[in-house]
Amino acid sequence: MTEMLRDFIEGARWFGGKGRDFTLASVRRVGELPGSPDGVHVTIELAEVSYGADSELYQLPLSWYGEQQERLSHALVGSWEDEEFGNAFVYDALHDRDAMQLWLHAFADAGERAPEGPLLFHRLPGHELDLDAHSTLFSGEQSNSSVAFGEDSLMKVFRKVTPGVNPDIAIHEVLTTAGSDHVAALYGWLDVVDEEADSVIQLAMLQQFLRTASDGWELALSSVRNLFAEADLHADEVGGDFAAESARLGVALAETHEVLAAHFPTAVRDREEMGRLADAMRQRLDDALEVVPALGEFADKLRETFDALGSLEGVKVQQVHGDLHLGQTLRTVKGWKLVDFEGEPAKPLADRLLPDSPWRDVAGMLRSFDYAPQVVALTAFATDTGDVEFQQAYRAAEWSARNSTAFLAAYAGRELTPDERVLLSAYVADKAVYEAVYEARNRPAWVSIPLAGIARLSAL
Ligand SMILES: Nc1ncnc2c1ncn2[C@@H]1O[C@H](COP(=O)(O)OP(=O)(O)O)[C@@H](O)[C@H]1O
Ligand SMILES: O=P(O)(O)O[C@H]1O[C@H](CO)[C@@H](O[C@H]2O[C@H](CO)[C@@H](O)[C@H](O)[C@H]2O)[C@H](O)[C@H]1O
Repeated sequence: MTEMLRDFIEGARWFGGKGRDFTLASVRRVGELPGSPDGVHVTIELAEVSYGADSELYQLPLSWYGEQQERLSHALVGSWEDEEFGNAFVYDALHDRDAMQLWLHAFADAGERAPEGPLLFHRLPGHELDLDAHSTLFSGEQSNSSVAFGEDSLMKVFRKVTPGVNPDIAIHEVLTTAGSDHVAALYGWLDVVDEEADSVIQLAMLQQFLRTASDGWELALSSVRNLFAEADLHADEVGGDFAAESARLGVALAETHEVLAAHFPTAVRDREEMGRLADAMRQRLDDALEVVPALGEFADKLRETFDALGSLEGVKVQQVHGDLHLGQTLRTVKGWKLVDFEGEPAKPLADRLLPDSPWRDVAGMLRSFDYAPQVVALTAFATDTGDVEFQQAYRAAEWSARNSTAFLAAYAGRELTPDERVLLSAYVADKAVYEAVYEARNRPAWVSIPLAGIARLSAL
């Protein structure tokens, strides 16, 4: 059994430990969905993956059947003898429409009858779920698993889970209750009281399915392709100009920050705290230099940027998105929506709900406006030396400047103060350093994108 579950975890696209040696230290059943027909069980198990020094907890929703299920052959985890259920064929429940119906009904019944067992389904009022909708598992490259129920609702099942509050749920709840236009409304969420961890673990959230959504990153790439197709025209002259969308994104982020500031704790950072933040950025740079030695050329200039940050005081902090880029935005007929408020994946969950500077989110978007044209240029117009041809490099810089300016002007609605400029530059630099490491590890052909961005910052 352990072997089969281990293989299943290792092969899953949401598994974050790919390439690392691991053992499956334990698997514990934390709950069973109510309402299964006789002889069928839908459970949630938590698997502890151990890497020796550290470990991670992964959520596995499983369907258990006495008989083999032809319709689920693509989702078979294995077949073994279970202490509670006897001999069973075990399937990944997220592929199982019958199992997903149980989840949907459990959300619909939340609050209407007393919870059975340790699984606690919660609902927010205001939307009647379509209980006839069929489930479809999203197939994208995701760190969690998302299941759409027709075009009515979307359930995100968190795969790597940690005891305590999940920021994605907490932030969606606040923004939904406040009536924000810039997120998919939260319909409900699932908690489990895990005795072993002696804490609540948040397992899943159900939200509005954004039927008319287009991915912001893909839209930006299309706009850039349009520009490159018209070699003689400037960014403001081509049909696919994105600047008005960038400005709308700026407004959406400003309004989101405003609601978050009103509903989550805020604070003001003194000089000592800013010094510690600058130290952390300098440390990240030192670590990054080990992975990407090419950063060395810019290290002095980057340290100057972080020094300037360390000498600020009286800096306002609040709840932010934490990992914002164009890939976390969706354009619907009703405007832009921001998704995935889980925060920076590398940070422990508890830290992600701590107040932070809103300029971190602004910086994430500015880096993304730099990325989009570079990605198209690198893919379509790279020379033998790996550089981008002059004309396209020029156009790329123009697209980036035009959209960054439109976004920033709409976000702030005024000139930035000198302190805000220092903050923004430091967060942009820190994000680019993070990206250099991310690309070196995940997409080495793209490491030149953050490096070129850092070169431009250093030239200022
Ligand atoms: N409410 C929604 N309606 C429709 N599609 C959505 C919705 N929320 C997210 N998506 C799509 O699902 C993808 C994954 O969502 P995300 O929250 O980023 O998951 P993950 O945490 O696994 O990265 C997004 O890139 C987006 O395209
Ligand atoms: O998967 P996450 O959303 O947590 O984000 C990580 O992966 C992103 C790439 O998918 C990475 O973003 C970088 O590449 C984007 C283009 O693919 C670009 O828009 C971003 O500006 C750039 O930072 C992100 O940094 C990383 O945390």
